[in-house]
Amino acid sequence: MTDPVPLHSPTRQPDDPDAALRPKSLAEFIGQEAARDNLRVFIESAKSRAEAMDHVLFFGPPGLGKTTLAQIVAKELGVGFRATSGPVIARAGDLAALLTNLEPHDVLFIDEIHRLNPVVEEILYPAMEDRALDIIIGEGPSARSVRIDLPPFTLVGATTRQGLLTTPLRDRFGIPVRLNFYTHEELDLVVTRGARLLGMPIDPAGAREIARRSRGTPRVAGRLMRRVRDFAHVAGDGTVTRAIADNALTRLEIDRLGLDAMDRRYLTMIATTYKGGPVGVETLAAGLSEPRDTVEEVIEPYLIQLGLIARTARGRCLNDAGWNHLEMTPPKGLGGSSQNSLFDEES
Ligand SMILES: Nc1ncnc2c1ncn2[C@@H]1O[C@H](COP(=O)(O)OP(=O)(O)OP(=O)(O)O)[C@@H](O)[C@H]1O
Ligand SMILES: [Mg+2]
Repeated sequence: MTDPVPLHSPTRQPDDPDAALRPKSLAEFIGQEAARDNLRVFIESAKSRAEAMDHVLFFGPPGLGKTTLAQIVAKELGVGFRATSGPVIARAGDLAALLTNLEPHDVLFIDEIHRLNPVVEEILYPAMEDRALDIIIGEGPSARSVRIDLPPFTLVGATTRQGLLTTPLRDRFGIPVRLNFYTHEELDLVVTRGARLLGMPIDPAGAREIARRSRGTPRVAGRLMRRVRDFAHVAGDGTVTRAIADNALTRLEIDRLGLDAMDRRYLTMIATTYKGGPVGVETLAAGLSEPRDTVEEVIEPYLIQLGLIARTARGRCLNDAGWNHLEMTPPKGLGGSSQNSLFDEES
């Protein structure tokens, strides 16, 4: 047992085993068409004006390609790429050091930007807006503020929780880009491409089966491919067929919709313990022994996307599709839950 991350979890692993599968150019990047088309325009325009591109914010659930796109942006711009993350920048001085070391037009990538310390965030405002740093030198009565000009640069931020960004920070990104779950057809292309890169023989129906069960997420597709490959070597001649993929994924407890054991525990808890809801997210997180962040960032977005649950002002509710998926019927006295959408918290 060397793998501490559940197989099907879209969260990343420290050693990033799927780095080899990362597309390296916009043309190679599959899906997210609107985002790609827009980025292409902004990149071309910045290049033709020989200016730094405007600041970009990528937001969306884990494993959809935010880090990949950040690297691609730098590559397509033909500039340097420096990466850090919100929780790593502890002090204002750390950020100042990063910013003053940039070459003109470089991309500075800040992952998990919603987790920046507020003191550090304050430094970022003038840096983004005026490309300047306001630094306090000295202490007490002799302290004075000096302004340091920065080279023109592009800040690329990434977050799974756009809602947690402060308004002043969000407003300073000229190019906000939302990443959405991938369609089965797009994931089919991701799997086919990945299989080619991994030298893994797969037939079209096998690729389609993995795509359908990848939770709309390329990172999950990459992970499932590796596991299915192991089964294919043991069970057949190494070629991944639909039957082999289905058998492997079923043994890994990934169901027809691509839900894993945790997703089903979540749904079952709402159905049985809370009679379909509404139930608060804190209560669910405690019941599942998972951090609330994991429930909100990892588990719920895909279940909402599939229409199995609804996030309402009074809590989470199981929709009819959710009851159907569990092959359960709602307790008597509960109307259909389709009216839940009237109470949707998020617009
Ligand atoms: N459009 C794509 N086409 C092919 N593969 C992709 C695509 N997007 C992502 N991937 C694969 O998925 C993996 C995860 O992508 P990435 O690390 O960019 O996700 P992320 O959105 O930054 O996730 P997190 O929120 O956890 O940081 C990549 O290593 C790459 O192999
Ligand atoms: Mg990332």
